[in-house]
Amino acid sequence: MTGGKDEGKRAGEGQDLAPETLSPEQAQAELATLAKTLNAANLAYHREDTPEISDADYDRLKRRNAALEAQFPDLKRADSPSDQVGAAPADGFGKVRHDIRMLSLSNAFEDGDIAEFDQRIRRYLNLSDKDPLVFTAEPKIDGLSLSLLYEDGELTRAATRGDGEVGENVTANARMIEDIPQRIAGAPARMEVRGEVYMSHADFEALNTRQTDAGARTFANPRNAAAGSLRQLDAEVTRHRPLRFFAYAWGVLSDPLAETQMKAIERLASFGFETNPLTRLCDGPKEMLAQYRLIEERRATLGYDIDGVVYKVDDLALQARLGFRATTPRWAIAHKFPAELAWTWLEAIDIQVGRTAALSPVARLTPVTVGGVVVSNATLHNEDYIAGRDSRGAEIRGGKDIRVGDWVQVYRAGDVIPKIADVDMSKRPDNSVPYEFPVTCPECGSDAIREEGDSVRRCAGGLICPAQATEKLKHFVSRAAFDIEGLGARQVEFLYAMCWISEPADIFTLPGRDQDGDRLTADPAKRLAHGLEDPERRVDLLTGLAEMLRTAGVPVDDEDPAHVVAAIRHLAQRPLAQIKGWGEKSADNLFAAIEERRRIPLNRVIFALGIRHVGEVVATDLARHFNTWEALLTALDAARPAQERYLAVEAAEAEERALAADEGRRARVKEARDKVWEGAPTLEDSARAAWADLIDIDGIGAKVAVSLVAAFAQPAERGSINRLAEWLDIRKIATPEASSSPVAGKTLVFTGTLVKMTRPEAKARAEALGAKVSGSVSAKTDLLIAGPGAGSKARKAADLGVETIDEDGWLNLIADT
Ligand SMILES: NC(=O)c1ccc[n+]([C@@H]2O[C@H](COP(=O)([O-])OP(=O)(O)OC[C@H]3O[C@@H](n4cnc5c(N)ncnc54)[C@H](O)[C@@H]3O)[C@@H](O)[C@H]2O)c1
Ligand SMILES: [Zn+2]
Repeated sequence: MTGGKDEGKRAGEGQDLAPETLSPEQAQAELATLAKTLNAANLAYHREDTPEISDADYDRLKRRNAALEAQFPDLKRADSPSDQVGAAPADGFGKVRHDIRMLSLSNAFEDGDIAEFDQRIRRYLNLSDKDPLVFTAEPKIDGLSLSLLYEDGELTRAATRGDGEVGENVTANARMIEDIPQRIAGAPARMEVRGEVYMSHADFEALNTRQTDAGARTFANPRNAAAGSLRQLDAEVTRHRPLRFFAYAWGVLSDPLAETQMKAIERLASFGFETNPLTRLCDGPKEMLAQYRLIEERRATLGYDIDGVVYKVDDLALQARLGFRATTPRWAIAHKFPAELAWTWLEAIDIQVGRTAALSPVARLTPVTVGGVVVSNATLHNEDYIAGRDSRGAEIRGGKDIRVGDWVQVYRAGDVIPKIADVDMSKRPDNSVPYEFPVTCPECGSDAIREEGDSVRRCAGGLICPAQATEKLKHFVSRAAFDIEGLGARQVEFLYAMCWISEPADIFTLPGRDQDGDRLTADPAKRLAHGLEDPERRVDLLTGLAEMLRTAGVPVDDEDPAHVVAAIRHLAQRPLAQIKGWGEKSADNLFAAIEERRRIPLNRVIFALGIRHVGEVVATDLARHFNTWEALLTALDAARPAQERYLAVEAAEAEERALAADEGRRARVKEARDKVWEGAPTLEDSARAAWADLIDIDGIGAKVAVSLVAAFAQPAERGSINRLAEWLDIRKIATPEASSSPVAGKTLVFTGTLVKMTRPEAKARAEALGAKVSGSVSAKTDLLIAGPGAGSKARKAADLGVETIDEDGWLNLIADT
C-alpha cells in the first residue's frame, strides 16, 4: 500500500497502548497521524473511487481515533475525522447544497452493541424497558448514497452526498438509471428521495471484463464501480454502466410521507421506487439480531454487496425527538458484518486462456474460510497486477509483487471472485523469485503477445488453440447469442473433445442430424499434432482428451497418443444418439433446437462471433446500422485498407511518443508517418468513406472498428464466419423509428412464466418492435406482460395503474408486426 497505509498500520498498532496510558504528547502525535491517514483514505475512497486501505483497517483506525478523542477531549483536532462525512465534491461537477444534510451512520460490530443501542435510545427518550420501541431492520447496501429531488412529480435534480453539506450534481447521470423514475404521480409537491446506487455482482464482473478487454481501468469492487460509473462527467458513460437504485430515506418534503419509517418506505415503493424486500419491523434487540442473522445468511445469494444491517427507530415522531449528532443520526445504527478477510498461502499461479485469447492468471490458494465461504482461488488480473501495478501503471499494494509461496491476505466481497488484498513480506521465503509471466500460451504453445497499450497478454494461436476455440464456442451458444437449448458449456466441451465441433458452423452438421451426417469436422490427430511437438504440452493435451473420453464412457490409456486419437475417431463415427449421456430423445431435442436457431436476427449473429470489443450493445448498433449481413460484410471489406492505414499511423505515432525526447529520431518517425498517410498507394475514396462511416456509428469508435475489421479480414476467421453464414437465415432487426407497432417507444416489463416463447426471445421481439424492456415495474412502465406465477411486479403494476396483459394478449398485440 501507499505510505498512508504504513502510517496507518503504525498508528493502528498503537492500539497496544490503551488510551489512558498515553501521555498527551503521544496522543497528540497519534491523533495527527490518524487524521492524516484517515483524510487521505477518505479522499481515495469517496473522491477517487479507489480505496487504498481496506474498509476493516479504515473502521479500526476510525475507532482508535474516537477512543483517543474520548480520553483527550482537549486534543481533538479541528480537522478531526470524527466530524467528517465522505469527502468534498470533486472538481468538474456542479455543486449542490443539501437543504438537509446527508449523514453517515454510527457503527455496531458486536451483538451486545444492539442492546446498548436500544438502551441508549430509551434513556434519551425517557422510556422504560416496558414501553414498546419498534425498529426497522434492512440491509446496508454497499454503494453510494444519492439524493433525488422531485418537484411536482418531475425529477429535477440528483446529487451525491459529497461531504454531507455539498454534493456533486449528477442529474444527467441519474437519468440513465432505470430504477430511478423520471416522473411520479401522487407524491408531495416537493420531495427529496434518498437511497443507494449500486451495481450487481454480475454487472460488475461483466464491466470489469469489458474494461480489461478495452485496456481500461478495472474496479476493485462493485461499490467502487458504482461510484465510478455514477460520478462520470460524461453521462453517456453512465448510460452504458448498469446501475441500480434502492430508495430507503428522504430529505426535504413539502408534506410528510407517513408516520412510520416502514410506511414511508411503502409509500416510496408505491411511487415506483425499488425498495429492499428484506426490510422488516423488529420488536426489540432480539428480533433485530434474528433479522441480522437472516440477512447475513442471504448475503451470498443476493447478487449485490451489502456490508451490514441498518436498524432505525420506526416511529418518525420519535426519530424527530432523537435528532442528530455531528455526523450521524441518534435513531439509527449500522450493524456491520465481520470483515471478509483472511490470510493463507498462495500455492501456485495458473494461467487460463479465454475467448478473447487473454491469458488470465489465477491464484491457487490453500483453502481458507473468508466470510463464511471456503476460498481456494483468487483472480490476479494480469502481469502488471501481479507485479504490483494497476492498469494506469500506479503502484498497488505499495508496489509489493505477488509470488508463489507468499502468505497473502484474501479479500472477498459478497459473491464476487476473491482478490489478494495484501502480501506479508516478512513471511516471504528467502529463495522466492518474482513470478515470471509466461510468454507462450499454456494451452497450445503459441506465442502469447502483449500489445502496446494492452494490459493483458494474448495467445496468438487463434483457432488452433483449444482453449480459445472452446471458449468461443461457449460464447456462441450463450444466452444473448445463439441460445441453443441443450447446448451449454459442458456439452460444448464434450463435442469439442470428440472433434465434432471446432467452429460454430460445425454445430449445424453434428453427426446424426441427417441420414448421412456422420461428418468428422476436425481430425484429432491434427489437433494433437501442434501440441505433440512440445513434450510437456503433449502430456497435458492427452490427459485432457482422455478425461473427456472417460466422461463419455470410453476408458483410454492417456500415455498412448495413438490410442487416444483412435478412440476419439471411433467414437466420433457414431451418431450422437448412441453416445453415453445423450440418447435418442435428447439428441433429437438438440437437433430441433439447433434447427430453430438457423433463423436468427443479425445482432445476435454479430454478437455470437465473440469479437473483441463487440458486445451486445455494439452488435445491436451495427445490426441497426447495416440492416443486412451482406451490407455488413461489404462495408467491413471496403474499410479494410483504411483500417490498415489507421493501424500503421497509430504505430508510428506510438513510436513518436516513445521517442519524444530524441529530436532527431522523432523527426524521422514523423516523416515515416507522413509517408504512411500520403505515400502510394493512395487510399481509395471508397475505403476512406467506409471507414468513416463505420467509426461514425453511435457507440462505435476506432478501437471497435479496428477489431471488427480485423476479425473479418483474417483469412482463417473469415473462412469460419463464411461457413457459418451458409447455414443461417439472417434476419434484419427492425429499427425502432420505422416500427409502427403499438409497442414502439413503450417501456415493457415481462413477469411470471411465458409459455409460448422464452423470456429472452420475448425481449428480443419487443425490442425489435421498438419497445424498451425493463426488469422492474415503475411509474415509467407502460405495459406489464404477466404470465402465470406473476407476483410482486403484478401487484405493483396494479398499484401504479399500469396496464397489464397476459401472454396471449401480448401475442395478439404484436401479431401484425
Ligand atoms: N477503505 C477506505 O479507505 C475507506 C475510506 C472511507 C470510508 N470507507 C468505508 O466507508 C464507511 C464510511 O463511509 P460512510 O460515511 O458512507 O458510512 P457508512 O457506509 O458506514 O454508512 C452510511 C451510509 O450507508 C449507506 N446506506 C446503505 N444502505 C442504507 C440503508 N438501508 N439505510 C441507510 N443508509 C444506508 C448510505 O449511503 C449512508 O450514507 C466505513 O465504514 C468504511 O468501511 C472506507
Ligand atoms: Zn493458445
